[in-house]
Amino acid sequence: MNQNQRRGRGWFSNLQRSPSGSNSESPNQQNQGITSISANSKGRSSYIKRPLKGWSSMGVVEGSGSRNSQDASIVDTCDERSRPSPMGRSPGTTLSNFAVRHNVCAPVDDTSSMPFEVCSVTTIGPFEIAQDIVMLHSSSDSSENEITQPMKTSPWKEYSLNMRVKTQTRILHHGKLHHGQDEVSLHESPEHCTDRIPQARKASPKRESSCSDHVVGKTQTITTFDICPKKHSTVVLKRSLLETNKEKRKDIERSMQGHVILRPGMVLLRNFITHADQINIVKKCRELGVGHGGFYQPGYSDGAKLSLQMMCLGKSWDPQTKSYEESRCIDGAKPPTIPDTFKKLVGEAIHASHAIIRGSTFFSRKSSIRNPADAIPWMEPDVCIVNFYAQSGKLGLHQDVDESQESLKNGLPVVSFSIGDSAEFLYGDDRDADKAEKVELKSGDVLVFGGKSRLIFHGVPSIVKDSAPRFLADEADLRPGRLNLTFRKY
Ligand SMILES: O=C(O)CCC(=O)C(=O)O
Ligand SMILES: [Fe+2]
Repeated sequence: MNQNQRRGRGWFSNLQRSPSGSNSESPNQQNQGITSISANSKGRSSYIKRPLKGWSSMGVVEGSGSRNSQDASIVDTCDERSRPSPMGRSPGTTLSNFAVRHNVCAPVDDTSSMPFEVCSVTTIGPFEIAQDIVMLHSSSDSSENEITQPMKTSPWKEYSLNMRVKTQTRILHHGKLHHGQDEVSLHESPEHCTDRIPQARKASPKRESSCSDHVVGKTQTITTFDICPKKHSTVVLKRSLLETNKEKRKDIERSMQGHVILRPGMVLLRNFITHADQINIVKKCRELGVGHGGFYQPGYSDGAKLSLQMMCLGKSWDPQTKSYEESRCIDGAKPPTIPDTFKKLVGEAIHASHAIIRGSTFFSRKSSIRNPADAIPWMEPDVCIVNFYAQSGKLGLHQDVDESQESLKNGLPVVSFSIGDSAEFLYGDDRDADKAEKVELKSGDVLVFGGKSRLIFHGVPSIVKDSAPRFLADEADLRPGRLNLTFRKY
């Protein structure tokens, strides 16, 4: 895996939804010369074959990372934090015309001076997005591989729009669409595009290398997010004994389901965190979360936001720079330290995962693993990223690769606590939601992934609404949603 492929948790952001939910297309955007989109034999990528007549590539590459390899376009999408393009924030736009805008909407006199040789649209997973583009650009020059029908009906669509500049592929945009509900709207008319030409022709911005470059002396005032807002009503309805017992029974059943080795180096400890500890964690996160360096909605310098609230403990991780810093880029706040009680639980979880491995078939005489710590090395965290997902929150498939080379090389595990509503959790070797395994992470579960699984792709496509155990709302005021803490060693 090269350096470029190893950078950063890639996140999906919410894309703007069109108010009408329709793909509006202005007449002069139809049939403008993108002739076909085809899939390669693996069905993973599709290409826009020629630029539009009279219009040339604009090369709007804001927020994209340049790549050294032409092949990088598919694989590397994973380590770009996906973000809506600046286009995504223009009202009344459609996805299809996003492609138009990026690839073909700037008028030029001399097409031979076009800086871009090829444009591609990479779809990861289902092809509906490519089909959308085909539909909207009404292909005339169809190839046999042309995508005319959605191949899958999976609810998720992921895509990247890439532009190849000489030998480099730039990712213009990466995103994820929710089929049926979220109509993405990224259309912008060519007239608008021309306004952007001078800016678009500037050299592509370099990724900021450090927080100080990124902030350039400016700080923002951050409004912290309260994960446990006080209830409006002072009347607290007591739960019936029946309901309480039902929850306890469910809890016992769950703990009896036991712990699972999901794959070598990856252990799920079901219901590992006691109710009392869950409540303490929520309360502590709430206390830290409303203070300096507390929860905020992270994002990028272009204004795009992640679909969650985040607080860092120990060191501050920044989505824009994809690096850990001693203080937070946006406001200079020093992250709170990781409470000792949290660290103790992390240690217990790693011990428990060793016990599971020791007793498992993975750890047999035939196995090359002689010591469970070879499968999941010991780790004392100095960083914790605390995420709070509202019920609509999500996080795209990504790898956690911003920790030190030492930490990654040794496969020091990520230890992840889940509290509150359950999450659908995807994991696998590729950044491909269709190929990924799925497991539901419930309140109290701890997931440990290290060793051979340290660099798995993982993500949270959705939160299971109203699945949190009642005691969290009753006794800790946790709002609907999911609290997740991932501990790492930088
Ligand atoms: O919420 C989760 O379970 C995963 C969080 C995660 O992958 C991350 O914060 O890097
Ligand atoms: Fe992660």
